[in-house]
Amino acid sequence: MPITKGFRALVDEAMAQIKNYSVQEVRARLADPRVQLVDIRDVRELAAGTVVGAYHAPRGMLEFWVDPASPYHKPIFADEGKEFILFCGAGWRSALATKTLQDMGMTNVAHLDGGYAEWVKQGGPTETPEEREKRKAKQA
Ligand SMILES: O=S(=O)([O-])[S-]
Repeated sequence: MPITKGFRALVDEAMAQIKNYSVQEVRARLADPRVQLVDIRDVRELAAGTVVGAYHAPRGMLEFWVDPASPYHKPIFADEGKEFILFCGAGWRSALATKTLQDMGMTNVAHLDGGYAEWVKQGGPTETPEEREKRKAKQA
């Protein structure tokens, strides 16, 4: 059975309908408490690091964590005062995920163009899971 609409078309369509931020734009707002970076990659992809302060919400659970009607709802997503900026490895999954959350009614959601790869390439601050634990322990 041929694929009649490929991933590239899906990603391009999503990108045309969502808010896309460059690494530079996100870095400029990283310390803003109204901004929440959301890493939607699989847990095994986090071992090499993530954006400092990012919340991990695997793409497979995203719709269920966002919807207050879901038994898996995570209250962090109910904060309408925050803008949630999703990212993945290179920006494809997060484009699709951002479009899905937008379709669910979220207006405070956007995506990081180029994903974690572009973030690292441009020298954005990162932390490993171990560094994250140490940082959180210091803050507690
Ligand atoms: O979805 S991806 O851009 O990380 S390959």
